[in-house]
Amino acid sequence: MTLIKICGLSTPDTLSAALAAGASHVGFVFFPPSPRNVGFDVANGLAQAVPNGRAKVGVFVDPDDALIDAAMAAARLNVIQLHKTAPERIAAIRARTGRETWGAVAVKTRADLDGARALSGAADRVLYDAKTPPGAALPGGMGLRFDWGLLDGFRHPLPWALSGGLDAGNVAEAIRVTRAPLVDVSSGVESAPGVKDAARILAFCTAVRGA
Ligand SMILES: O=C(O)c1ccccc1NCC(=O)[C@H](O)[C@H](O)COP(=O)(O)O
Repeated sequence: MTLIKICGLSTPDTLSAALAAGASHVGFVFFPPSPRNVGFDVANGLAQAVPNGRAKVGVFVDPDDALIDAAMAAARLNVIQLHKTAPERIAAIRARTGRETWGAVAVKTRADLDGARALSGAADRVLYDAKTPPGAALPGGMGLRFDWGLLDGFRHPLPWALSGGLDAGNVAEAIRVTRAPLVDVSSGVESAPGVKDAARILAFCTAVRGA
């Protein structure tokens, strides 16, 4: 069964839609430039609606310890997802927090997969995400995809997840091509940047189950 992370949730209704549709992981973004950024109070309220057995994932961009601690306290995070964070720092965060920790690897070319090897021993899971353009406001959540064929034959050093430009129309093909054990979506289940859409969330989860 393919696991599903719906990322960038910020309202009770769309969180509820993700849980009802069968998401195994729900993501809360702690990065103020993002249209999906949640404050600690909002994150706290959302987290209370997540039952045991579903993972609450905090998404961060090279965070300091204070931000991680505040977010963990507010949202009782199960997983820490780190973008643009050096492997040594990822390892330190993992050791300090004791939380399951994911390292995002931005992929455009096969050489970018070296970043996954560097996470061996530092993270619990690699999240392959599409590389965003130089100077982009966000390192993820931009609806961009990479060539899934780059993963063909690659020996994954850790458990892994696929993200970047997935939606209800392409996720079954993505799973068929890559055999991803976990898929992660944000823009593909939105009606506008940062605005999650319950119908699209349901369609995405239904497509994953049908894959
Ligand atoms: O989604 C964001 O706004 C975001 C901001 C800063 C760092 C990471 C962010 N998203 C990370 C994710 O896990 C997204 O789900 C992933 O990048 C896929 O996004 P999309 O291509 O929009 O489905």
